[in-house]
Amino acid sequence: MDASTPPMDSFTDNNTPTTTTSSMNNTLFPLPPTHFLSQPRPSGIASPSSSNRVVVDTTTLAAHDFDVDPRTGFMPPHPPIARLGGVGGENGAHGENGEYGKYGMYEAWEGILDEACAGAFRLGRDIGTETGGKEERWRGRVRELPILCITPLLDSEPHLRRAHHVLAWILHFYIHTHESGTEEVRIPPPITLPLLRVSREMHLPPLLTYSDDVLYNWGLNPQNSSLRTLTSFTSTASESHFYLTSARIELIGVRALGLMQDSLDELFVGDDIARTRITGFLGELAGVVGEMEGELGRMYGGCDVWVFYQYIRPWFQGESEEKRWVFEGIEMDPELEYPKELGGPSAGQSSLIHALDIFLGVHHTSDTDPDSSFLSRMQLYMPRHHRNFLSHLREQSRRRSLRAWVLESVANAEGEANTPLLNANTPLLNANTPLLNANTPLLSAYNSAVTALKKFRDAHIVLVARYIIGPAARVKTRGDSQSLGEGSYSKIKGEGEMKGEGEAKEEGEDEEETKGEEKDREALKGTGGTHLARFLKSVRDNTRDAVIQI
Ligand code: HEM
Repeated sequence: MDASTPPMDSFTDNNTPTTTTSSMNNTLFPLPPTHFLSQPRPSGIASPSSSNRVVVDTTTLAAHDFDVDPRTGFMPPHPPIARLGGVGGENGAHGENGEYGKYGMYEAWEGILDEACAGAFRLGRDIGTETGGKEERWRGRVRELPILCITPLLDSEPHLRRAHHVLAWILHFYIHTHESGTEEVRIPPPITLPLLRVSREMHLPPLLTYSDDVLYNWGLNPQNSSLRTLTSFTSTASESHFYLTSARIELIGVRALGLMQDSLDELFVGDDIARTRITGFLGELAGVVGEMEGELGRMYGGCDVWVFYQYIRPWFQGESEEKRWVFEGIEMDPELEYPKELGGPSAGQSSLIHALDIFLGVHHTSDTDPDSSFLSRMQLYMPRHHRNFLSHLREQSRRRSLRAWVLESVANAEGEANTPLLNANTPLLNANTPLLNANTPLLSAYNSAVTALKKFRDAHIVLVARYIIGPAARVKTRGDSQSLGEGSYSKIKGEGEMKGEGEAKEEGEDEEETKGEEKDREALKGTGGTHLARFLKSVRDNTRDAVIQI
């Protein structure tokens, strides 16, 4: 062991005081002065427009530098800002003393978003060539918005987040209410310029990401403090349930982050006591991932399959070959680059699942599979501090791999200790060696954690078969994908018939269901642009391959 290597010093910051307020923080939920978000905003780029040139100190690598909270993980510990101008919404109180006055001008964006959310807007597919409709009138108002300067936002990460959220939702409303028969959609300067500038500050692509629709898209119901969704395309219970299921999985995953941290701390010591402890942690981790799978299964109980496929999912679509996005006005700011990453939001951008892969030593990249780089590309869509967290975790795992250590420990336990041949890259470390004893508790615990993640992915594949592949096949055979018209839109407010949890399919059933239409299925793409069936199965198979076989 390299004694100079520090342990995974922390995902969490247990010494954080909890009382002091900061000028930019929510008065209901004061952030401590040492909290990451109370620090000067660590803009990683030299933005000439920023008055704040402070660069984050990453030498300590403490959790708050990564914006990972001990209680809420990758979700923020306090409800995200619900309104930039501080008027109305759950942040309404902030406007009263003028504290948020400098954000007042952004009411223009918030108002336009309110209109879209309340408007029961139809997709371009359903609007067709109709002229003068409510969506077209709204699009006209978007084009007439002033081009707002983003400077007041630059000192506050939470406000920049909200700005990205608001502008990205307006963008998707704008794009997807566009008539579908054309090859490009032109995004007007009042959206292009602030969105690209805010995105540059945030190091994020300029469109909806998982952080916009899950991590920073929630508030608390005043009656019972349960989670509720802030922004929605359809205002349906199905859409809200879709986002909140991911949010709840993130919250369950907080315990997984804690167990990973504890394991890595023990791995640094690596003695017999550590082995016993890590065995316990891995067993617990399997249980937590099992709970995440259970929550995934609850998707069926609140998100109607047809409403999702037909009315919710199309809003997520990123740029495609069929419809190019043209950012008008980008030439007005020579510092802006034309965006390259324009894939729609996907839970593939959840840092939690990436962290589990890295920790357990599950590898997804292959030279032959073009989709295999998808998951690493998805890290570009994560908040940059979470991306840094994953890089740090990867670096730690490179120095000391849990998987290699499990193999080494098992071999040592069999009396073959200390052989220099035993490193993770030697053929000896493949599971067929008789040195490995299936009954070794550490090995079983490791395998149970990997298997739990594989089962999570099995369940996810079934979900995708149910919510995308099935309805797509139905549309193809019955031709019922066509517009159901505005009258029918109102039907989705009633949500039609809900599928019960009990209808979730058993493991492997997806294989059966999707065998027939191999070709159509292959052509189906995820919102992130993958060939979804092939991609998801390869990711699942990579997980299965990490199980150490005897
Ligand atoms: C109706 C519900 C869901 C559908 C239809 C769905 C669909 C998809 C699709 C099509 C992909 C392929 C990547 C892409 O192109 O976007 C994907 C990836 C992914 N989804 Fe979902 N998803 C759903 C819910 C969830 C939830 C609740 C989670 C949990 C956080 C989740 C986690 C993931 C992950 C981690 C990936 C990346 C592949 C992997 O690591 O296995 N999904 N999803």
